[in-house]
Amino acid sequence: MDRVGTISATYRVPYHDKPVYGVVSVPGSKSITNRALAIAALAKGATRLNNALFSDDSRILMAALRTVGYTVNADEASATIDVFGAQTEPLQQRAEYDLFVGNSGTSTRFLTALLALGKGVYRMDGVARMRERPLGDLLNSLRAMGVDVRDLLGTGCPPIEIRGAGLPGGTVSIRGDESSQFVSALLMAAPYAQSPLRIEILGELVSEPYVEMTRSMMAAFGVHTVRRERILEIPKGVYQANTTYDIEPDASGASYFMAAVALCGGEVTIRGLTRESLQGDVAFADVLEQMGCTVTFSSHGVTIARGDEPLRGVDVDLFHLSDTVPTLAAIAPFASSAVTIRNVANIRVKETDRIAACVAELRAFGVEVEEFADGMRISPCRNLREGVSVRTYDDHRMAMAFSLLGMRVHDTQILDPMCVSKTFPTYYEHFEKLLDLS
Ligand SMILES: O=C(O)C1=C[C@@H](OP(=O)(O)O)[C@@H](O)[C@H](O)C1
Ligand SMILES: C=C(OP(=O)(O)O)C(=O)O
Repeated sequence: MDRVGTISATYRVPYHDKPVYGVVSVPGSKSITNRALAIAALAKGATRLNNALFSDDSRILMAALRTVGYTVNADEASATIDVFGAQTEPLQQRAEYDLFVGNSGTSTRFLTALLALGKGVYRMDGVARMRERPLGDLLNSLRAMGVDVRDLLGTGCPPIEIRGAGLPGGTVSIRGDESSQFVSALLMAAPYAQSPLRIEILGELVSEPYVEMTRSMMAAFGVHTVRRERILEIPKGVYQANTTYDIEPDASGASYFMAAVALCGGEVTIRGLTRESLQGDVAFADVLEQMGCTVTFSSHGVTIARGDEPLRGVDVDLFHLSDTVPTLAAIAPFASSAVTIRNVANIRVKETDRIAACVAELRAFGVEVEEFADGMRISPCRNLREGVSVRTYDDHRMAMAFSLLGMRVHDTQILDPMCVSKTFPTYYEHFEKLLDLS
């Protein structure tokens, strides 16, 4: 078996048909770490982030904040980051900056609004896939306010250039169905606008719990927003730095270990992930409960268990927790009836087209899958093809999700396995530790 550290081109998934048992501590949430970095930089005073995530996505945001003049000291060994909040002061430099955002949606969207607060010229570009991921609605809202921001290829995607002159504020409208990150980005920058900002969300708001996460975190730093359905009002204000801010374990990362129990049986506790979590993806536990698992939340974490009872199929709308789609898709063939995943059209513009990718890789195992514009229906399959090399499309969630399926199908290999470094560089260590303990 290829071990972590030696894996490069492929990862041979250990075959495992016994129940899994253990307590898993997953790293800090990507979404909370990146919000905390942005808000703490704009705050007055220093903040220590505890249990911060160290991965490509958080490193990209840290590097960008440093480039524009913020002091961010990170210590990976203790999972802490010290952010010296300087409000918008570093952004008042009239210099030019080139920023690289990789394929980090949160970094790209959050920085776009944050840098509009400055006085510099900021150019931002990412990898080829980031040049296909939408940003146009956010750019349009900023332009409507009077911000000089250009999509340099005219595609509504990076690369972009912001000629900063401050954020005017006022009323803006923005589509809610493409990415909630646009709304979160405007929210976090808004207290420093010249006039109070009022955001009107047009259409349905996808991934809504992430917007509530943003509002809760802003409130933790002293800025209280008002929401009336589709209207958000943000007063002018200054974030007050906390001395420390504790980051929750990553619920999307935890979904793989929860799903391992659904697949194999056994009992696994995810330490520190409670019902009160800021992360909507904690509701993935409820999906597994519908499929026949037992779910118990306590103040210590969430425990997922499954005994002899069969894993049932399910018909679910994952509009608000769509990062868990690959996780569910990968265990779906083992359910006793079909699994239908609905209302997730926006996952076609994530790290890859996740609907097409899940459908293609499940079919490579011989699974019958019906593809919809906004989801898929996966039939049970008792004879999955062995020896499959799973393509991961430079998408961390494809690699992590299909490692689950590989536990139950001999000789499964994951191609380009280290794409997990986007959000979970130590994934295979955690995965193998769970299997070793079981
Ligand atoms: O705000 C956030 O932290 C996120 C919002 C979601 O994106 P969309 O709002 O684009 O669905 C999610 O998929 C992403 O991983 C993180
Ligand atoms: C979609 C994701 O990330 P982002 O949009 O932040 O790149 C993800 O982590 O699954």
